[in-house]
Amino acid sequence: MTPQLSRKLTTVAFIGAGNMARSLIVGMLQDAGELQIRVSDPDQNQLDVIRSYGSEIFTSTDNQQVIDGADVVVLAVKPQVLRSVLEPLQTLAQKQQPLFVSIAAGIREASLNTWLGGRLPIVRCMPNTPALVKAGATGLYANSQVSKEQRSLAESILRTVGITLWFEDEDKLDAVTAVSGSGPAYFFLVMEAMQAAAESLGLKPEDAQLLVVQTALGAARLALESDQQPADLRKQVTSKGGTTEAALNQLNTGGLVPLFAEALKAAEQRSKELAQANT
Ligand SMILES: NC(=O)C1=CN([C@@H]2O[C@H](COP(=O)(O)OP(=O)(O)OC[C@H]3O[C@@H](n4cnc5c(N)ncnc54)[C@H](O)[C@@H]3O)[C@@H](O)[C@H]2O)C=CC1
Ligand SMILES: O=C(O)[C@@H]1CCC=N1
Repeated sequence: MTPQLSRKLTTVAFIGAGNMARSLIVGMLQDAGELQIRVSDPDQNQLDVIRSYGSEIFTSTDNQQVIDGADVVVLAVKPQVLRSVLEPLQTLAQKQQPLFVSIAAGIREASLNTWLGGRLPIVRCMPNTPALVKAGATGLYANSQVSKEQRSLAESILRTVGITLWFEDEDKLDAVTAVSGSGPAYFFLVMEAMQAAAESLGLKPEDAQLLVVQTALGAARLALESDQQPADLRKQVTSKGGTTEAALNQLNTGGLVPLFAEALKAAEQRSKELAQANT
């Protein structure tokens, strides 16, 4: 059964008001009737952007102030600063025991729990920026302190911005980060490259952009809604001796497929390195 947000007002505090927090908050706001959102960040400019989304959002430069009394605390700062952010929150965290939801790449639940004083319920998740348009994909992992209700709560929050998938093995989140966390950037790069190529073929920039982006959307929707595999859908576009074959031959000669394998391996490896460097 799909978890629903409870009718009770749930207070969700974000620590960090950067790109990913914004994507989540904008996506979640349509369900704001059931969520009270608070955000902290030392950078007032970042908070001003958040305030522009809605005056009902409470903002502060003081992390303690936003987590005080919160049901859920979303950790949305860079992995490298998490330790220095969490250690000063230890006393309040131990006293109030909210559910912590970390979106930081790599950083293991055991490290987060050590910095927070130990034995706290923590969900690690890896969302992505399409959350901004409610088309996100999030992988989640819960430690053994997380109750069934808290698991449902974390899932229901992330489901407001897209699909969710649970993983029982924490290490799998490194692969999820490589695939869907970083993944939007790969598709944007492909769009940029196709757009530049289209312009070099003589199309106007705005025409090139519209054709490329609509084609990306159409291909993604078709792959999602069809019961066929992407490989079959590709074959249906590719006429023998035709234009698509001519293009795909170039991409294969350039090593696109093994290059993607290498790219995702590098992202997964970087996620593991971030974990090791921040224990
Ligand atoms: N950008 C993305 O596509 C994704 C990012 N993530 C994760 O989300 C986290 C945040 O990434 P971004 O939003 O891209 O970074 P960002 O740099 O855009 O945002 C980080 C924010 O944290 C704030 N900050 C710094 N020190 C702070 C402190 N002591 N207390 C409170 N706030 C503080 C900064 O002022 C900044 O606004 C990272 O851990 C990253 O691994 C996860 C999934 C996707
Ligand atoms: O590049 C990064 O490290 C973060 C995590 C996934 C997407 N952005």
